[in-house]
Amino acid sequence: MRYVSTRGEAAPRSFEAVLLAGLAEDGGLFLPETWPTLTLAEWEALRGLPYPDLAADIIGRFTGDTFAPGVLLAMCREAYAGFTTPAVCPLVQLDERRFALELFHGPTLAFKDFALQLLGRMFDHVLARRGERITIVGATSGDTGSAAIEACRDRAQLDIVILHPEGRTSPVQRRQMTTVHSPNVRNIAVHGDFDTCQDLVKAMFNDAPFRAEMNLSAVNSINWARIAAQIPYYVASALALGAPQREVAFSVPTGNFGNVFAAWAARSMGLPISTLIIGANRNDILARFIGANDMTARPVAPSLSPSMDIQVSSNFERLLFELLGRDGAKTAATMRAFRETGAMPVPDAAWRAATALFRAHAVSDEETVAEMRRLHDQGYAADPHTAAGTAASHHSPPDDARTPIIVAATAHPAKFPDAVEQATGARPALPPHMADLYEREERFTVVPNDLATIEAAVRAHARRNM
Ligand SMILES: Cc1ncc(COP(=O)(O)O)c(C=O)c1O
Ligand SMILES: N[C@@H](CCOP(=O)(O)O)C(=O)O
Repeated sequence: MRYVSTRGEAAPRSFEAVLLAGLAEDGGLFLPETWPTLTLAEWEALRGLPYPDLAADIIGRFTGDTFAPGVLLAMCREAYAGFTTPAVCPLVQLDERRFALELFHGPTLAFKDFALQLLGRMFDHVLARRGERITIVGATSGDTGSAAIEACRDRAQLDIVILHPEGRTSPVQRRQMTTVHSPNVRNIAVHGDFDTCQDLVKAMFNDAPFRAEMNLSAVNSINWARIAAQIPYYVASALALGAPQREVAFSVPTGNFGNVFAAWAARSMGLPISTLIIGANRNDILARFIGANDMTARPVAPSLSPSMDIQVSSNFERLLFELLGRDGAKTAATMRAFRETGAMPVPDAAWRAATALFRAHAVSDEETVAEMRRLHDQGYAADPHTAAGTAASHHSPPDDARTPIIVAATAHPAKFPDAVEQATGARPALPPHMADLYEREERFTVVPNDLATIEAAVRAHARRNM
């Protein structure tokens, strides 16, 4: 299994190289050269497997010879042993055709734990074998940061620096990051929004001397390993509802487009997915794209679902590459035009191909609150992101009324107590392992949106631990 860059200029390479590189040197994102597909019998054989075993089978189709036999399975078993439910990602029926796929039973209460609990272990394994050390830089709108820090804290062969937008995450999300005082962890609050943080991370990767000096790596979904580790829960839930004999649809609360792209990848492997519904918030660029081929970035606006407060969705580039017939030069030119003008010129045929599969709805804060309240009254506690997913599934369901809709329940309501209280009148309790979160000391520095300042902070952090 080799990987190519969406911008066509970086040399193809192995899973191990992609895991460590994060972003390609030509600025593109890595994708498998071809999609592995499963036979009917292979899908059938996965049904009913314990989640870690199923995950190891699916992820193992992407890892080539990076891990010796049995190593990936052992890592998956260890990674998911810390989840609080034996099902790991239980399906909860919401109504006749809708199911919540609960992805928030990991240590930091969001779907990010699925990939990051595994990536922490993959990094350790590969770096120990190579005798190398890396510096991870990541951007977060709230959940990636805490999951990455939890997965990477105190690991001997890496340092991690997470940029979050000052004042734009929920207090619980911020505290989950800033109260971790491990020597290899550093938190930086940036003046700006998530897009600012993500731009800074990409700028560090595109600064070749700095990238080489720091041996940079990524934990955001620009890193293909993140996407690979998010595919198995789509497979597990679809099989549980009758795939491969029956089609299913997914509704996915969407920001950086990584999670819904993992569903797209599962479909490319042959999983019968009829429809992918994008639940956005007031940051509606993806809904405008699906509705009217209008991919124009606007300033990021804060919302009740802060993790989705994103306008420039990194992983859209992966879909674009596929829609453009895997033409790296065309993808690079389109991304360049987007950066220069703020509007992405997607050819009409490519847009039409996207609309055959994707639906999208931008869910306002008012709709989010109403949906959380409606679900609460029916006995289901949803966080604001999950509510955006269920609301979008009601607004834009698949045509065939017999198709079950699986909504990705991406975070635990306790991460967003203010929004939950606004919707239901009650504040959710933090789980026992986080009960003293508000008493823990916070440590982070606030810096301006300035690449040189941030590179200096990353360098100082990494040097301290060398
Ligand atoms: C709780 C939650 N829901 C939804 C999303 C959006 O997911 P993605 O960025 O993969 O589109 C995020 C952020 O990634 C999140 O943290
Ligand atoms: N919503 C995310 C934003 C980053 O997304 P990623 O999947 O690319 O890491 C967050 O919570 O940080």
